[in-house]
Amino acid sequence: MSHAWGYSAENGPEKWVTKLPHRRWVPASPPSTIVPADASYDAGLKPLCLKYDAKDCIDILNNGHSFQVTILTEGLQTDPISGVYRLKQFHFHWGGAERSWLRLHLVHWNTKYPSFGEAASKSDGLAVVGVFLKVNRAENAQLQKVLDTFDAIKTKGTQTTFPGFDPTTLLPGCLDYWTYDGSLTTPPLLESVTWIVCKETISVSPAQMASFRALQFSGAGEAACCMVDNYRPPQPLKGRAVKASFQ
Ligand SMILES: NS(=O)(=O)c1ccc2c(c1)[C@H]1CCC[C@H]1[C@@H](c1ccc(O)cc1Cl)N2
Ligand SMILES: [Zn+2]
Repeated sequence: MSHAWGYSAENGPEKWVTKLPHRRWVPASPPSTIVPADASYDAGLKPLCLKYDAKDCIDILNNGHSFQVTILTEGLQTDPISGVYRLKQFHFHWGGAERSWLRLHLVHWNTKYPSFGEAASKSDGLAVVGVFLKVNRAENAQLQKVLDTFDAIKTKGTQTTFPGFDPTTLLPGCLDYWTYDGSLTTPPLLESVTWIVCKETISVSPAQMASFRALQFSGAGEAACCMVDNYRPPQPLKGRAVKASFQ
């Protein structure tokens, strides 16, 4: 998939499926907002267990669609997925002006496969932990460490080192979750994701939200294009089962 995709009218979500080799509707994520009543409690789901080691934190990069923090650590071990999943990177999506919101995605790959690339094409290859953030008041000092790098990654292709960061510090206190099978939310829209979405949200301040929106899709020397609404609108569940780890 060339990197011609983006979030404008010309190359945004409405155009993505037409550019994919299989050109068919992809049961992608996120589904329409998860309606708790549509989820069924599954007593077999174990608590979400996330363990990362901050010492392998690598860097933070503006990739022109969002920013991503690459970390090489042992990662997720939990049901609904069995086995060990390694954290590959985490990134955010954000949207809205008045009723602003953000999503944190922690992307893991199943270490039963030799590499991320190999895992990304397998139905049990990826697990993405999603956390909803709402704009209210700043409550997470660790998140501010991420935002403090934004001056160094304002434009597409810029990056800076980001050592010693532990992504678990961004998680809500309660790790109750919903889980469903889906796909990546951006091209290549691979249908290889077990989504694990936390019920509890964390909040950011309006000033912090403004910092996200001051990042740019555009590269240095290009016409500045603020990084806003870098998300795929909710997709129909189309009969996919959503299970809940809580009653
Ligand atoms: N919103 S999300 O969490 O659903 C999401 C969506 C798309 C992609 C990613 C995360 C990340 C995960 C690591 C690689 C990267 C990426 C990708 C790029 C190039 C590739 O050849 C493959 C991949 Cl998967 N694409
Ligand atoms: Zn994402």
